[in-house]
Amino acid sequence: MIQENKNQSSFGMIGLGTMGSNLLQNIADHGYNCSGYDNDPKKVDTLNNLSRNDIHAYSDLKAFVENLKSPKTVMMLVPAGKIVDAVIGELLEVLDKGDIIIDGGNSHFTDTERRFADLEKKGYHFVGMGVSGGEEGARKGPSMMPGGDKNAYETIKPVLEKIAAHVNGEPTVAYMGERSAGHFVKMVHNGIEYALMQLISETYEVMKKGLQMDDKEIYEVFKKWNDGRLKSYLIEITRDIFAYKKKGEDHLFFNDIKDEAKAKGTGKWTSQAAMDLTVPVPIIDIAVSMRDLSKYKDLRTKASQMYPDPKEIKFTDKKGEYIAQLEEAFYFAMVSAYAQGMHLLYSANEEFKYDLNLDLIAKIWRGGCIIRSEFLEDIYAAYKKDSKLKHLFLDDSVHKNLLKSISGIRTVVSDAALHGIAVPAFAVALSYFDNFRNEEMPANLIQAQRDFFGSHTYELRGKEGVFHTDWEDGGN
Ligand SMILES: NC(=O)C1=CN([C@@H]2O[C@H](COP(=O)(O)OP(=O)(O)OC[C@H]3O[C@@H](n4cnc5c(N)ncnc54)[C@H](OP(=O)(O)O)[C@@H]3O)[C@@H](O)[C@H]2O)C=CC1
Ligand SMILES: O=C(CO)[C@H](O)[C@H](O)COP(=O)(O)O
Repeated sequence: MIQENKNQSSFGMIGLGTMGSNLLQNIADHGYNCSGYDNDPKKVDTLNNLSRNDIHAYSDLKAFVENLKSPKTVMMLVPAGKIVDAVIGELLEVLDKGDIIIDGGNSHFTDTERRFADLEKKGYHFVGMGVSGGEEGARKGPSMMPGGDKNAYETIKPVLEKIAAHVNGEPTVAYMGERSAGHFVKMVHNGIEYALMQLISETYEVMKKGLQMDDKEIYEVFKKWNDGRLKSYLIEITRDIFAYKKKGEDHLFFNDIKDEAKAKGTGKWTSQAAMDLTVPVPIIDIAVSMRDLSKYKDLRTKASQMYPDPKEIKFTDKKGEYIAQLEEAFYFAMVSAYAQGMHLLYSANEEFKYDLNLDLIAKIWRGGCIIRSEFLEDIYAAYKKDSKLKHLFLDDSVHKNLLKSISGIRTVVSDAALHGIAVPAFAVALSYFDNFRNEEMPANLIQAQRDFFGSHTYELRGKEGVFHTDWEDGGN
């Protein structure tokens, strides 16, 4: 339990950028004396200029550490990668064995795995913790996914529970599991984030081109959806983006933004990890690929002249009625995005022995984080009912709701295909589902082909063993 001491700080933060500065102020707001350190003197000045007597920022690492109460607790919120290793290296020069180091950034889980083992060997307590909620979340209440040293988590738990967002009076933070579990869970959170953002952008494309709706009408749809079962942080901010005009301008500001999406990499890591674990997460894969395709503006511009739109891109004149189908389609694909992410967590847990609780993950994602949504209540209920649920599609309540939404997604995907409008995340959500419910996939043909050209062998129905055929002997 961290004790207060008037002269020394209970909590230290390294990296006083967007996340670090806001999280530190949040911690101080809850009654803890805090210290901050950054190698950028401007960030140090900005924090000191707040003139809070419960926050002291330093440009000197030694002075920063000396002002911390022992055993010392230091969190890093610096860019992921080599910088984290460099900061840990510097910290080991000034910390004592038994001190706690928390990495709150978006570190790759394999880096966290290595750092955890190394620091444990050296006698330091290491917590790899995903933090979500962006700038506002860090300041007012994020969702946090700590993993690693359980005793260290118990020490910092009272602080984390105070600064987290709260849903029904409960904090959106919990110990995720062993070693790199916290950063694995955060990575999958971000993969789902990519998928949901891609789905929302495709929904916009359908409304704009397929239904020829104007920005005001599209705003009204997102507004309405945010009052219903699609209520979520990402729909809410999309609604607000559809209302945002710069002072003195008459058009929506986001229309001035280039159509080239950037990425820091957590979505790609999710797809890579899923492929390594042989878990299909195609809706996340396609979201990553579409951000990548968006960067090829010159190729897209040339191709748009070579391959014009079909004669009629408008789906229907009855846009009011169509929006109900689009809502069903969105619901269906959104469920698929969460289901694929949860499936990945289920399998990673088996493989990496993290000791994850999927119900607890859904519980702490209900508030504070970027993918918080009304639907997370259903996910939480499903895993609470059956903590060993292998796939969300198999839950009774999800099953009932998916059945009611299939017609909407089939309509939207087929209309989009006929009218030349790209909805790859919707399409992949539907095809994933159609194969998930397909007892007889055509994978036997793939096995035959592999054996034909590479003698890779195959297994037979109803017969034990592994077989090879000389396909060129003509058969009978
Ligand atoms: N922004 C967001 O919404 C979210 C970010 N994250 C993750 O949190 C981490 C921090 O992100 P964010 O706050 O946005 O990043 P910022 O770039 O805003 O802040 C990072 C700060 O760390 C400082 N820094 C870099 N190297 C060192 C060093 N060796 N010693 C001390 N300070 C250093 C930087 O200074 P300088 O500028 O001089 O390099 C900067 O002030 C990242 O891993 C990010 O992926 C997680 C959730 C949400
Ligand atoms: O972690 C986050 C939210 O939870 C970050 O905002 C996320 O890193 C943004 O990712 P990208 O820059 O790849 O879109």
